[in-house]
Amino acid sequence: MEENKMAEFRAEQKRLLYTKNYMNEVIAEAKQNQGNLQENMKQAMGNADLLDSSLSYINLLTNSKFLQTATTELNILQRILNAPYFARIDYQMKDKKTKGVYYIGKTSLYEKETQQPIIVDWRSPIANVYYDGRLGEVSYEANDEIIEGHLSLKRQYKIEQGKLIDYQDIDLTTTDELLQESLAGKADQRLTEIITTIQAEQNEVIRADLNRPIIVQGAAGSGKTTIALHRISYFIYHYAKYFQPEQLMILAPNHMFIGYLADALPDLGVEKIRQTTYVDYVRLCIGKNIKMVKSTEKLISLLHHSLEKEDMIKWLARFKGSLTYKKIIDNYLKDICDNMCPKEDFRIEKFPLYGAKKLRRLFTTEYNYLPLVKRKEKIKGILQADLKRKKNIIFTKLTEKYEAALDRALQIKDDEKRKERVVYFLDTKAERLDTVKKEAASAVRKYAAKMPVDTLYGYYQQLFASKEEFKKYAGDFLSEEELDFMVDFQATLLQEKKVEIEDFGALFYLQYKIFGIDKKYRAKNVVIDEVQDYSDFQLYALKAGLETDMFTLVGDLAQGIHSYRGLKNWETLKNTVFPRANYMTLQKSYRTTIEIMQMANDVLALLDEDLPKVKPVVRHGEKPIFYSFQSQKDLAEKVDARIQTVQKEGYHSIAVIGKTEEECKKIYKHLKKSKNYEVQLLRENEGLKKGHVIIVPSYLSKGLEFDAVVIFSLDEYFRLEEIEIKLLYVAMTRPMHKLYLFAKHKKDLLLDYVNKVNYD
Ligand SMILES: Nc1ncnc2c1ncn2[C@@H]1O[C@H](COP(=O)(O)OP(=O)(O)OP(=O)(O)O)[C@@H](O)[C@H]1O
Repeated sequence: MEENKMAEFRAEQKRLLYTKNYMNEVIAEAKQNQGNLQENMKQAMGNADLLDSSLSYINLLTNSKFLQTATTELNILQRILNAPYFARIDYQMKDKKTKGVYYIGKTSLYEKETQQPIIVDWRSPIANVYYDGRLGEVSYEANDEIIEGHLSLKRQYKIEQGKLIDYQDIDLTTTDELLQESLAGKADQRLTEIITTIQAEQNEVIRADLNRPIIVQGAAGSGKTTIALHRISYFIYHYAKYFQPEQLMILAPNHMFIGYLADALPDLGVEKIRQTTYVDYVRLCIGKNIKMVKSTEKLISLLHHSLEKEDMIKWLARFKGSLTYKKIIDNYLKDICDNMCPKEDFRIEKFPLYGAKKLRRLFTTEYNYLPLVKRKEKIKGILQADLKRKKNIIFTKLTEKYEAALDRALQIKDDEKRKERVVYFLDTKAERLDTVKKEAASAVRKYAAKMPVDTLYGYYQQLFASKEEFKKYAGDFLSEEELDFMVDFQATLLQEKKVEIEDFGALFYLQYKIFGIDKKYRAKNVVIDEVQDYSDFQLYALKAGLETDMFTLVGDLAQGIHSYRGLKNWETLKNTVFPRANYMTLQKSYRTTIEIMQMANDVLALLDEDLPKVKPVVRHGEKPIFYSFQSQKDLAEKVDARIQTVQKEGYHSIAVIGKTEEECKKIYKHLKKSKNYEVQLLRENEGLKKGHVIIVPSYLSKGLEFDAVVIFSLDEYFRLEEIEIKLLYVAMTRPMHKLYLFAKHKKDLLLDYVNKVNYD
């Protein structure tokens, strides 16, 4: 090391030591505080039985809140002690005389006395300069103010086990070596967090206006999943006062993915967020007893071309996700509303208490911000209160009326007649009072019964009860043939007591409009990964039901393997569903090598849609290699040999991808006998087993990544059709380092269309 750098290195070592010592002091103090707080809580609990218990209770709450905060802070500090920061910037603000030196880490730490930052959080405004700024004049925004200044140094550190190993200064010419190093790592050594190497285009997405929704079209491996999670972390940092992490929600495509997310990002402070799949979430909201067809079933049938009327089935899947279907549901909702709406006066005995017109106005106008069933509850409440108030008045009125009549009767001269009238009035009075009493007890219940409510499933089934019925709502939008097909299809499905994922848009929407979405399930901010698999209607319904448009939507149309039911483009989302949204693109892929991306790009180009080519970050590797084989046994032996070689090279995260589960089972039969490694045949909703070679159908590999990937075609080849091209593209973009292709003929993997220079 040259002398200058030596001196600088020592200075940095000193700084690191100072930071660690300070952190240790803070940690010791925090532990002491934690102890005191626990002691206080014990005392408060002891006092809880005493007379001033409300005070003790408040004491208890305050202490427990402090304890929670102290514990979280302590945990973070302890976790980062081994690497308190990862970068430094030297930045001189325009109106300040001295240069500020800022060390950037996962959390912030201040010197108590001076309040000078020892570490600044990567999510703080000034840290933006590190991600966004080149050396020279740069500005950043804090509290709606633009702060201008000069960035003279950007330095990255390699700190391991609390020791400074190296540092590197970034200037205009250095390519980001740390990024290169991080991407070149193998899956088991790769940095799971990317805060050190977040790139400017990714930073823009993370920090884009937090008060607006965002839609991100990002290429395979562009960091969509990772960036979406960092955006939440950024959101939590800035809105910690207003939002609890529990009010945020991440919707992942399947359970396996949730495990994968949790593993990948332990330190972002996003663990408490609700993480679930779309299917699970919708079922939670609409009731779990509704059975559903497996969400991959249709895709598999389409791949096998085993469906009768395939075109119509695809049409219907798409139609059920459209906003036109929403219009039909809206028409239907009008009838449901009319049916539930009060029709008669509310009366007790002969007394009208509440006019039908007034009640109808309440139901349709005053309470129209509420779901129908909630409106009905409100009406019931009103009637109940009204009845309570007026019941005694009715009693008094009746009593007075009959007392007066009795008085008059008593004046009658004729004995016989007088007796008869008195008895008559006494009886009638008793009878009427009795009727009032009886009716009052059940009047509201009886009235409510005339505002009928079905189950969600019942309503949905009723929509397709007959073609005539459905035509009433859908006639303006569908041809006779389409109407016939839809009613037949839906009626059969619903008779089996099932629904498809394509129905979830309509069901969630109906649930929201009729019954409401339970408050405890209503997230305030939602992140959706793989959003290309959702339909416009599903997203519209989520937005409506959650009563917020604060969504972060990330996806890739090129990976839209469910495009028969998902998104074909972003237009409707951008223009109609989320008109306030920022739209951004991530074009660069960080996952894979240039060589692998070139081959994947050739496959992508086979699609009719005009999708932009993915730009890989400059990182070279071995070209993909094609192998042919003769028989199933031959294939298995060759793949087994490949796996072993790759493992010897030090790569331990390996996937074998076949088109469908059936294909995968065939190779699994052979590979599971291997004594050199364990294999897992991955099924929907299973988690990945660590250290296993994963055999996975192409459609389940989406979102995953591996060091090396083997794609094979044994009995099932990839056709030159949209979904199949996308499946192959998804499979090809899974590896970080190595890609091997096995087929009897090149054309089985569409390699006839791939430039020959792009593989060996
Ligand atoms: N700035 C970065 N620095 C280091 N690694 C990065 C960076 N951005 C992305 N990566 C890495 O690139 C890989 C791909 O990221 P991620 O899985 O988030 O991409 P994706 O866009 O969701 O991919 P796909 O659509 O194919 O599922 C991951 O290994 C991630 O850690």
